[in-house]
Amino acid sequence: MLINSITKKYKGTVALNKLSFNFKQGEIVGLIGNNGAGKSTLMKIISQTIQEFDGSVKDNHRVGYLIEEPKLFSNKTGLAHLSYFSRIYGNKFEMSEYEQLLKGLQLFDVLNKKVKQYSLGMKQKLGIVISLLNNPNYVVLDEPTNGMDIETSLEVLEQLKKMARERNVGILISSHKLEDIENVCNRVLFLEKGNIVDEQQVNNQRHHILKLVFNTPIELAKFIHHQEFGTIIYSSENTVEVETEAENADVFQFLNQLDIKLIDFTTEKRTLRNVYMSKLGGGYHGN
Ligand SMILES: Nc1ncnc2c1ncn2[C@@H]1O[C@H](COP(=O)(O)OP(=O)(O)OP(=O)(O)O)[C@@H](O)[C@H]1O
Repeated sequence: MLINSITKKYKGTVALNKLSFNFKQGEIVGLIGNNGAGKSTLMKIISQTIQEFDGSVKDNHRVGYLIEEPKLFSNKTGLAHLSYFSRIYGNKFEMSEYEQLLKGLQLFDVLNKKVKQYSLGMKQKLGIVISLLNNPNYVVLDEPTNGMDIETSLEVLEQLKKMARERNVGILISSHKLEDIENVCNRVLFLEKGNIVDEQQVNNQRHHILKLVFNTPIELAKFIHHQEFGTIIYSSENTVEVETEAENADVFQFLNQLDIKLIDFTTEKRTLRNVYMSKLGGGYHGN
């Protein structure tokens, strides 16, 4: 799908500002940003819920979506919803196609219960299944794990990975739960004030940041001059931060060879949360 220079204004507010990116079927892309950054607006444009905007979106004719809360009927059963929405899409609901997914989401056994008996998490999960009834090429999900406990979130994320892999569905997912995004996405887009300000691949869990505190600036300079572990991302008079994949033991061996003794050594995993905090920093109030 090709999203090309989209601008969306609501009266005085610019919600999206010449935003462009593309994503492929089978790929899972995360969308993160502070409140008001434009995530929902972008998803509504992709899913054609909003049709008035400048710019263009190519290849978005078969898009499933769950944006905000799913629109459900409290007196109908889960199964009735699946039949109803399938009919809207001009299909007949085939249980065999969805049984594995429904079982994976722990919904299969409650399909004959009325939705008013469902928890928020169950409703969200039903909304996700409904978003798939059109056999979409792409799905956009706005905070799909909202209101779910950790176990349920993991269940959903596992099913999303499976969907992307087995049905070749491209998924765009927004969340304030950075760990969820990190768990499921191949790529993350950072949205700020209606534009993408950065993009990260989420495929290398081995990266971490070493923080080394030296006795003297001379030892620090010696380390910087000789090190080939990774990228120096910060240095001051006696402190260096290196982004690296190296094992701690190798670093210590190297320091011994140079005859350098440290005052302090810490290592921090390069999580999406850390990246996010350094990119978008202060305004983040996610959980
Ligand atoms: N219907 C609307 N009318 C007027 N302004 C709107 C409307 N919808 C969104 N906006 C404004 O557009 C901007 C982007 O909003 P949007 O809901 O897309 O952000 P978001 O990143 O999804 O935020 P959140 O994380 O809070 O859901 C905000 O400034 C918002 O106030």
